[in-house]
Amino acid sequence: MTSQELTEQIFKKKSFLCIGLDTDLEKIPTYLLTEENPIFSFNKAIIDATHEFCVAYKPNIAFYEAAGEKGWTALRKTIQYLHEKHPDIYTIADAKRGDIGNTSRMYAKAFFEDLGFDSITVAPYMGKDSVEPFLEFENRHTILLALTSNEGAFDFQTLKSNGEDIYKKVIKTSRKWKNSENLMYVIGATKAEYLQEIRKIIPDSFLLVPGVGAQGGSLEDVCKYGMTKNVGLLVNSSRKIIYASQSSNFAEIAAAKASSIQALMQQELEKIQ
Ligand SMILES: O=C(O)c1cc(=O)[nH]c(=O)n1[C@@H]1O[C@H](COP(=O)(O)O)[C@@H](O)[C@H]1O
Repeated sequence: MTSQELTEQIFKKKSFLCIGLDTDLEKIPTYLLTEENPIFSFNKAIIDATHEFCVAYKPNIAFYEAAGEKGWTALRKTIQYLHEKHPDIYTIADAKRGDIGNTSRMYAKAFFEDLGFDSITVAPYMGKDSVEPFLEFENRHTILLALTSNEGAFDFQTLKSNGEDIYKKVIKTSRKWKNSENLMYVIGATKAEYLQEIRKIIPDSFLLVPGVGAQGGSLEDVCKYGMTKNVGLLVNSSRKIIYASQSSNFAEIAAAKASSIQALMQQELEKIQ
């Protein structure tokens, strides 16, 4: 999916919500554990109930890898289900990869070609040749970690290098890489006030903004400082939506939670139209 198609979906559905499928066998309703593939059964129920309120799903790959072979099968079944039932929904493999070029090429093939995700999160630490293999794929996005939502973001990302914050250097330098038009950036919702400065460097780029909900980031502040006339935001929430309830009507409750976030997003979108 292109950025323009994603923007069209956002205006059509009046939502820039990304639902994080951080599916943890210890947190899903216990009655699902008797299913052949509990992780997929949970995801399918969540997708069926919430798809009208969001424009993207983001499975975090760690949760699937931790469940071994069944986890990887669940990931494949989930992405296939999305492709078949909801081809207009944008998909993000939250894998946070990045290695020497020869290895990054294989990560890119795994997530873009084999699994068919629209995008993948990538760490910038190893630099240009570790990211460019992902950027080669047409109509696929590489979502580079810039300023993350966690406390540890202050360990390195906000340190100065020649007077400039390292996360800003990451953004500026990455813009010079080949096929940089395929880049998006991760900015944590817990750091919303930084978005004003960030928008001066990348006024038009799409940003993946995780950290509302369980991590306490404010949707209102993210929109205030980060929204562009084309929106330019995908705001992710995982646990607050998918684990809103542990009961047999968990999917319904998740849908109610997603719907309430979508309603707030609709209000924000009305401000720019
Ligand atoms: O790349 C990410 O998605 C990400 C970056 C970041 O800075 N912070 C962050 O929380 N995430 C991911 O976003 C999701 C947030 O989950 P909740 O806190 O449950 O909404 C998790 O899958 C995190 O791994």
